[in-house]
Order: sequence, then C-alpha cells, then structure tokens
Amino acid sequence: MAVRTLKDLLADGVEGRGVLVRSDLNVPLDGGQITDAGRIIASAPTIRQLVEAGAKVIVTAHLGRPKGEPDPALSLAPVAARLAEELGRNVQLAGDVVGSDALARAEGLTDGDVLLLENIRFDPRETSKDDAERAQLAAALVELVGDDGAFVSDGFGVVHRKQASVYDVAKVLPAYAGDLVATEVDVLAKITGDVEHPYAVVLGGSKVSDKLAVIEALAPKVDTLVIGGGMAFTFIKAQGSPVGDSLLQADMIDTCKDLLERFGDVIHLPHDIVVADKFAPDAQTSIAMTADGFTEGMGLDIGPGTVERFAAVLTGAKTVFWNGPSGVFEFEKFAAGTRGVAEAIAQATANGAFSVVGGGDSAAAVRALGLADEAFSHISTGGGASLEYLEGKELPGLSVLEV
Ligand SMILES: Nc1ncnc2c1ncn2[C@@H]1O[C@H](COP(=O)(O)OP(=O)(O)O)[C@@H](O)[C@H]1O
Ligand SMILES: O=C(OP(=O)(O)O)[C@H](O)COP(=O)(O)O
Repeated sequence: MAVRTLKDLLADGVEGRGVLVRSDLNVPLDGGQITDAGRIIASAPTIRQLVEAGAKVIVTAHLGRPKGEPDPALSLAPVAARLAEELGRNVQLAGDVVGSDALARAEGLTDGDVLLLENIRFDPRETSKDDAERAQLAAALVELVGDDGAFVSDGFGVVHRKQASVYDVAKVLPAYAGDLVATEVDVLAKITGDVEHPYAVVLGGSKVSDKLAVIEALAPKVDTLVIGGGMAFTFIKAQGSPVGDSLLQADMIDTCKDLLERFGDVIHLPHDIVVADKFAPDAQTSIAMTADGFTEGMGLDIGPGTVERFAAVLTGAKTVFWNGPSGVFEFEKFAAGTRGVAEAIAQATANGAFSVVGGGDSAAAVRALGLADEAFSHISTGGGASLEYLEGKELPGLSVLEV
C-alpha cells in the first residue's frame, strides 16, 4: 500500500503551516484520573516531530462514546494535561470541537504550538452515517488549519472507523500516515498471510457486537480461537445455558450457534465462570459451570478451571493475537482470568512465539497486572482496528491515505 508518511510531510516543510493530527487518545479513566496513558505516550512522537519542525499542531481525538453532545465526564481535559507532560510543553484545550473557541485558538497559534480540540464525538457529525454531515464537520476541521494545511492520520485505534476526523478530512487535505499508524501496520503485516502455527487468537472484552462479526473471518485462519470476557456469554447462551444478567448480544445468538456448528473444533469457550451478584469490586462471587449456567448475577471473569485450560493451549502457540480482557480486570476479584491469559501468552512468547496484544484496555490490563511490555512481541494501540486488519477487511482510515 503506497501512502505518504510523516517523513514526506516533514521533507515538504511544515514551518508555519497548520497540521491537523488525528490521534487515538481514548485512555481508560477512573473518576477523571487516567489509569493508563499508553495511547498518549504512543501518540506523542508524531506530535513532537511536528512541533519541532515548527508546525502549528491541532490535535483531534475522541474519548469514550458520548452521544454526539458535550458530556463533561468525557472531556479531554485530563488528556490535554497528560499530553503536555509527555511533550514537555503547553497544550491548549479548546472548549469546543470546531466552534468559536477552537477557531479563535487556532487563529492565535504560533509556530510549534499545540492545540487539542475538545472530544470530537461531542459533535454528532463525527460518527454520522450521512456522508454530507461528516463532510461538513471535515470542512470545519480544515478551516482550522487553513488553506495550506495538512492532515496526519496517527490514530491507529480508529482507522477502522469511517468517521469525519479519520476518513472524510483525509479526502480534503493532503494526508499522511503518522509514525504510529505506519509502525502498527508494519507489525500487523507479520501476522497476516503465512504465519507460524499453531496460531491462536484470544478474544474478550465488552465491545461484543463489533467483535463477534470478526470471528467469521478469523476462524478459518486460526488453529485456536479462545473466547472469554463479555464475548463468551452470547456463545454460552447459544449452547443453551442461561447467563443471568451477563453481557449478551441477543440478536447474535443464532450467529453464535452457526459459528459453533461450523468452527466448534477451533473455538474454546469457558467451562466455568466467576459469577458476581453485582458489578462492583466488593461483589459476592461464586463459580458456575457453563454447562449448567446461572439465572442470577453476572459473569465477570472466566473461572479457575478455564484459566488452566486456556493457558495450556496458549503456551504451545507459535503465533498469538489477543484482544479483549478475559474479565473485568479493573476489579481485583475478576482479574485472575486476564492475568492467567496474559501470563500464558508471555510464556508462549518466551518460548519463541510471535505475540501481539491489541486494544486500549488489553494493553492497560497487561501493564496493570505488572507484566512488562517486553513480555510480548508487540503491544498495539488498536483492538478493533487490528482485528479488522487481521480479518483482511479494508480499513477506511488506511485506504483513504493511499496515493
Ligand atoms: N465478563 C465481562 N463483563 C463485562 N465487561 C467485561 C467482561 N470481561 C471484560 N470486560 C470489560 O471489557 C473491557 C474492555 O473491552 P474492549 O474495549 O472490547 O477491549 P479493548 O479496549 O482491549 O479492545 C474492560 O473494561 C473489561 O472490564
Ligand atoms: O478504544 C478503541 O478501540 P478498542 O477498544 O478496539 O481498542 C478506539 O479508541 C476506538 O474506539 P471506538 O470502538 O469507540 O470507536
């Protein structure tokens, strides 16, 4: 795939020019505190190079999934502060996305300044399905950088999203792949096509509807598909067991039945579950066998027997891709499954496997559990994005960069 890169842009010269950078700064928060700054740290090098080259840098990013309107709990304020720390320079935060404050601040930028726009998803046009609405927001973003502006796509975690700040803006401005996007694509290319077998993919997490769709494409390519986290319950329900109030994608139960019929030999599901009476760190817990299911409470982790079985298949793998924590690792009571899976993948890596951990929360989990980044071959900032890349799907945010 031929794309223009940050290096090309820097060679063209950016001094005094407005450069819009789409970063993925969607970090986990706990009561307004950033619990893992991995995505900010990974996004800083591209911004720093532009700053040092004298560009007027305008960064746009999202945080969480606001409903197309301002939500103070999802303001990028803590992110602006942490990014400033990382860059060692002031980062202004606009009070709006493309409104009067953003415009005034953009006009006031001098060479080497950094302006972060408020959460782009506060504007409903960002995620609109209507091409014209998204194009309108893209035009407003272009106005901020001016006629000789440029666009750097560096939010790898969002390149699978056909959104205004990812896709539409790249159709209007000269567009370049940032260093993070370029590196991520280089590494992921190593686990597409011919890979060393056994090849294991481990799925979990809570973005169930997004990720169930990927299984269809991945199952024929892998030797083992390990499913834990919130992903597992739609399958368990499809097997006929009740799952209480666990995460469930009811409209995909039939799809899961079909997947189990066709790929039952590669799909590994939990056979025991840690059930909680409430979604809280101090919940009362019990272990349920998957074959029996449970009618009350919610499954928040894979059970101890499952951890052992999953670990046994994973340690023998030669290629591993992992996206999605196996349980609600943020609460210590439900972290054992994720810890067991992470340690097994780290062991496989120590045995010579090539391993990739993808996703904001999966990467955060690895670090929260005290495992070193070096325990894995690569920690990717994108979960859904890397999954769709592995699936072989066209990613709008990448294809739009092709020249
Ligand atoms: N059984 C479960 N029920 C509810 N949430 C879960 C469960 N297992 C994992 N999770 C949650 O999934 C979230 C991460 O999901 P996701 O965003 O899909 O992963 P990633 O960011 O790595 O792509 C975590 O916050 C975790 O608490
Ligand atoms: O967290 C993200 O993706 P991930 O959970 O798949 O790693 C990205 O920031 C994309 O967010 P989105 O899935 O709300 O579009």
